Amino acid sequence: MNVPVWLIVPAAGQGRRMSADRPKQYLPLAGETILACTLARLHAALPEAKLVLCLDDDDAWFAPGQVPFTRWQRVAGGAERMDSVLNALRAMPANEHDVVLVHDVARPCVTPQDVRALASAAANNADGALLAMPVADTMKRATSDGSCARTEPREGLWHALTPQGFPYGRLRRALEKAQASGARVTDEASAVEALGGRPRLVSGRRDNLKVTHPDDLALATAILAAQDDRL
Ligand SMILES: Nc1ccn([C@@H]2O[C@H](COP(=O)(O)OP(=O)(O)OP(=O)(O)O)[C@@H](O)[C@H]2O)c(=O)n1
Ligand SMILES: C[C@](O)(CO)[C@H](O)COP(=O)(O)O
Repeated sequence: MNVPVWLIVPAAGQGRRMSADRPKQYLPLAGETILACTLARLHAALPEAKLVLCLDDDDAWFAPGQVPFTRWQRVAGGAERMDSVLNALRAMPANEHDVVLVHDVARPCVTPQDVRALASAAANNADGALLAMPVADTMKRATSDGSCARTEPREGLWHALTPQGFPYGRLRRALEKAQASGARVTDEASAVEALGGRPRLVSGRRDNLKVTHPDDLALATAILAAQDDRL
């Protein structure tokens, strides 16, 4: 890749659904923390990338020793994930066409192969790209009392994963506009789509789990152990 590549890692969440004694990115996983595992995967994929790490101002758990990148900076998190990412975009000295990949700290099982595939797709698409996974189950629409209202067609439906990657200028304008309009987008692709963009779907691995609920820790542990045999 001959354009500079940046990595933004939003890690300023509180992990409320995890209900732990600390933000979930600092919970132990495979002998490290979740944050260290995630950064290690990204570093294995793109060791020369510049990292921008979004951390809560009151974060008492972070230790710089968990960052394997040579070039990195810390920025303050915002109220929502999109605000954290926007803080990073505003703080980093990037150029219009630099490639920016955004990856949740809460996805420690991403493989270096998937990160590199996504980086390559992002570098070759003006509207960017995201890792995603086709929906494999029958989809139900629920009634308000928890019964089935109907079965929704699954054709063309994908789960959005991270990383998601875009040219710097395109992503920044999209998120600035979303924030100014009060829209609460849960991923970067949504903001680009709102401006008429069509980010490319890059088929990613099913085991790129977002650690969200307590049960996910055991799953992530098993996934990392299984992957270690094959990476
Ligand atoms: N204000 C916020 C909120 C979330 N995130 C990050 O966005 C990613 C995806 O968010 P999620 O999984 O929802 O994490 P939390 O917000 O920590 O979890 P919860 O919603 O359960 O509190 C995580 O890497 C999280 O650290 C962030 O940087 N800034
Ligand atoms: C960006 C994301 O990981 C894509 O699946 C997701 O939208 C972020 O998680 P959240 O639970 O919606 O904050």
